[in-house]
Amino acid sequence: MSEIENGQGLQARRAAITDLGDALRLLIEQATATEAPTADLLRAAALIRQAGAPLGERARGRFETASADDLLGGVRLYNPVTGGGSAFAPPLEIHRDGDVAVGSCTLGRAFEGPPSFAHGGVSAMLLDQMLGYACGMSGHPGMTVQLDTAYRQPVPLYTPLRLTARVAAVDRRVITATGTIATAEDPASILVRATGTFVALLPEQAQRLFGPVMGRGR
Ligand SMILES: CCCCCCCCCCCC(=O)SCCNC(=O)CCNC(=O)[C@H](O)C(C)(C)COP(=O)(O)OP(=O)(O)OC[C@H]1O[C@@H](n2cnc3c(N)ncnc32)[C@H](O)[C@@H]1OP(=O)(O)O
Repeated sequence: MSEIENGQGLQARRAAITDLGDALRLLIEQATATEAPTADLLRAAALIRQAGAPLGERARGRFETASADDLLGGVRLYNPVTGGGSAFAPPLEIHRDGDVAVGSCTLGRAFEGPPSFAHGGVSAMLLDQMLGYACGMSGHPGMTVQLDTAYRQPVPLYTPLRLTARVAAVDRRVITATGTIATAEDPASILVRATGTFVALLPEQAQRLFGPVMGRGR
């Protein structure tokens, strides 16, 4: 895309994508928590459809990566867990602390399962990302083949969370990683624990799964 041929254009586009993501996340929170009059809901729906229409005019296909992404460099702006451009992502922020991946996020109303607490699938999603990150960080990237989650206490909404993940074992192509979710305020009280098994892809597996994307990616 000519618009982002220079680095300045790329940075501006990434900032705009994150700005749009912020707006969408706010919209989702407002739309999920609202008790506004019914007429306001209908008015908002019409306005939102109108606002979104230009975005749909130039959309990428399934095997096309986003022009602002850098797949091999790990920039995935629309990742549904960490992506600043994803309306769906909390987003979860992850950084490295020695051998441990440490994540933080706060879940809003859209992630609700039991009233006032997070949906169990959301906790599993966050932990899958955390464990996958820990695998990549340790030099053993792989795809999840199994994820076991133990829900010890419910995960509260609107509460800063602290997540951790680390690689526990590497056996040839099979990597085992473990992770936790706690509140930032009480990190010692583990709410959810997970153990994941990841498999490093063989070249032919990578080609079969991602060949169409890598062939067209930037
Ligand atoms: C900083 C960076 C940030 C990077 C941040 C990135 C974060 C990403 C986090 C998200 C990760 C995801 O969600 S990934 C998306 C969800 N996962 C998927 O869609 C994967 C679907 N599964 C598959 O496509 C397939 O299973 C493959 C290609 C992964 C593997 O093929 P396969 O035929 O099943 O396995 P195969 O190669 O024969 O076997 C490999 C080895 O794995 C073992 N194995 C296979 N399944 C299991 C299992 N459930 N539990 C134990 N072990 C297993 C086999 O015994 C074998 O061991 P041995 O005989 O070799 O000892």
